[in-house]
Amino acid sequence: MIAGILLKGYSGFYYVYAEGRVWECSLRGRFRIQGQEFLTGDRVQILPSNGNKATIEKVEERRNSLVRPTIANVDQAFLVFALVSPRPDLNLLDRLLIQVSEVGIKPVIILNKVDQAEVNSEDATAENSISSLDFYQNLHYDLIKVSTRTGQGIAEVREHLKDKVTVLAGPSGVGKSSLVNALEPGFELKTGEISRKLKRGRHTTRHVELMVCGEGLLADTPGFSSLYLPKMKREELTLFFPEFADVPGKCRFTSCVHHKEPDCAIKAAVESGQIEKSRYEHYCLFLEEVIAAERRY
Ligand SMILES: Nc1nc2c(ncn2[C@@H]2O[C@H](COP(=O)(O)OP(=O)(O)OP(=O)(O)O)[C@@H](O)[C@H]2O)c(=O)[nH]1
Ligand SMILES: [Zn+2]
Repeated sequence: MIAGILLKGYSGFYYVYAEGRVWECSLRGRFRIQGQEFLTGDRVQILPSNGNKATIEKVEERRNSLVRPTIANVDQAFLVFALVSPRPDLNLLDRLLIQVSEVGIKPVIILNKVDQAEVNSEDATAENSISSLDFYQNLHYDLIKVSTRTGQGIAEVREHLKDKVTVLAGPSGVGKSSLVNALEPGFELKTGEISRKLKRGRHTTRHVELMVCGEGLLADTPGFSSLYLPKMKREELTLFFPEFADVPGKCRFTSCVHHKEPDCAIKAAVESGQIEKSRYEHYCLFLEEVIAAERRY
């Protein structure tokens, strides 16, 4: 048996990526009897029969699963933003960082269109430095600056894809499709017949397809479209702001949620510039949302 990853289920067949190629699999009888549900991204054991045919013998327990898109065992999410047109929506970025981290998926921030940096050099420098997202690196997030136009950073993105299952997220127009094309121009050729067959099924299924991209797998639809924060207690929100833990000194109240309380060490760190203002502003916005949601439970 060989270990593989389910790329897509379609019309009773399951396409599994294993040992560098795609296998058309049917199910072992007992899975059909049990009515076992498979998800794109499921880790499976397959038994090759002939040619590219095989049967799925075993499915491993899922490490995580997303509802939108419906996919399991995602390793990382590329959060794609653009330097300009459109400028980064930091509220959305901070929200996505929380959604992704909460389900145990590693975020990688990708800033596209960096070829446009000079065009805006006469802009207010403060705005430019925020757009460049550099401060996220100090928060221990991976940040890759790319241009699908010049090819800058594409090799580094490809390096991150290696041996991982990745989903894309990010607003419209930032260059997600351009990025996929830059990463894997030959994608259609690579999976050939199967890929074309799957494409035809696209509109008849709500399920996601993983595609072979570089030496990894990438979901074909952007994820994390919901703007809602995950359900949590108000004091848990700070866990998603790792820079708060680095602040020296203590708040006067041990129950401080760093909002309206006096003598707050976090607010002092915002004043001194140690914590980025936009991050704290979003923290306060999200805190209000979390508190409003708490009341509804
Ligand atoms: N200057 C510049 N423009 C880019 C770059 N990458 C993409 N674009 C342009 O940005 C626009 C949007 O690119 P898409 O790849 O369609 O963006 P998308 O994120 O897939 O957009 P949606 O499909 O709406 O989600 C296009 O006009 C691209 O030519 C880049 O690196 N530099
Ligand atoms: Zn505080």
